[in-house]
Amino acid sequence: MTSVDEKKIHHSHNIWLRDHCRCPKCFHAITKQRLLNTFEIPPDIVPLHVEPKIDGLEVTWPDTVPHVSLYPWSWLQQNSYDPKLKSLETANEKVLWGSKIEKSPPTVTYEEVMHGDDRGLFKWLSNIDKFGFSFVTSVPSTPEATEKLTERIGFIRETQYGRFWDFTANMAKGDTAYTTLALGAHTDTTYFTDPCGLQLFHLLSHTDGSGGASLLVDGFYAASIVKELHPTAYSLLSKTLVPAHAAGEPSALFRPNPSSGYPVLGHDPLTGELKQVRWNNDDRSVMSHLESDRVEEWYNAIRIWNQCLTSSDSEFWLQLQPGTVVVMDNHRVLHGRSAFDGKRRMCGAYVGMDEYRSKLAVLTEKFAPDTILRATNDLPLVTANGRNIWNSAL
Ligand SMILES: C[N+](C)(C)CCCC[C@H](N)C(=O)O
Ligand SMILES: O=C(O)CCC(=O)C(=O)O
Ligand SMILES: [Fe+2]
Repeated sequence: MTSVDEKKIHHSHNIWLRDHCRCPKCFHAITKQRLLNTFEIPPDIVPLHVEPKIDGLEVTWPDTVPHVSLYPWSWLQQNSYDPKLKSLETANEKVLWGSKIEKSPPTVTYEEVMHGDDRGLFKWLSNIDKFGFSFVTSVPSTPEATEKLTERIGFIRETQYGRFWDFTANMAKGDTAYTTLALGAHTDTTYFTDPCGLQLFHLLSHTDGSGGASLLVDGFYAASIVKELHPTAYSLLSKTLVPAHAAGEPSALFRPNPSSGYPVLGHDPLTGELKQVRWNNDDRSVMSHLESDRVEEWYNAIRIWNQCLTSSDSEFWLQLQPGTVVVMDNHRVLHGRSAFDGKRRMCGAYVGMDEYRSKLAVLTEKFAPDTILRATNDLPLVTANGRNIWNSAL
């Protein structure tokens, strides 16, 4: 590579570095928003001086008055891109589970969550982060207490079903959830641009009848089996777009959606990691853009998917009781119920994924900062990325 190319590459690092200055003039210390005008940085900016300091890389930039930036080593390590160093993710490993989770399901008590110093709330959200769901026991069996419990996580996400729902099988809304029918394993609001993050249920009462058991399935566990045993089906479930509007349109629930659809299995575009399961076969709308030679393999793929979801190895059936709340990550864990008769009253709510994740992040910082793997100062003095910048600047 000629020195001109090298110079060009190093310049691109320089503008990136200048744009990411975290000094109080360039970056609002409280709101964490950029104050600097990116577009006033000369594209070929080169530092006047670069010096490694104990707590970071100090770079002096040409300006009417030279501008000094300090980039902490941990910040450089965390945000390096050339090469991308080990990403310092929180040690939030996922524990995939099948029916055996019934032996020791993740649980916290109402007392832990509602009182004390948020440690109990952190335990609750950590359960959800790790297992995709958690029970909360000894909850007063009232909608009011359940709503207050939900709000410990974040504000409730209102939808066309209302804010905090308290429902029975009375068709109050145009949806089979408001009937006595069985519902197969599904995630909710698959027809939204951004399906709800958490879903919380509390069975308040069930009289003069039976049935209405609840089903939980770890969609990440089921997907791992499909990936292992049926890679072609897995790839189809990851690529084929399911149009995102509610079944039975145009009904009250019809929500014309700008996108042409979303896959059943959503992956992180950068890491390729499975990030979201989006599946409700009852709500699945018209598959209006399958290529004709894809129809058969699409149905083979969802048949395999359904087999994994409904296998006795995947299904965790439980009978909710008044006093026990279940909350799940609606991007990972599917839920369902068996048919029932009699009078059954269920309440609950949705919380947005961003509200849940930001609450978890704040609590992780407070109670388990060490799980946010930070670079220590005894890391190599400059990161590979830093070295590029350093060399180019010298
Ligand atoms: C009762 N509750 C509001 C929780 C759900 C209403 C039904 C939601 C719809 N079938 C879906 O799966 O998104
Ligand atoms: O009635 C239940 O147990 C759950 C029904 C359901 O899937 C829902 O309300 O989203
Ligand atoms: Fe549902």
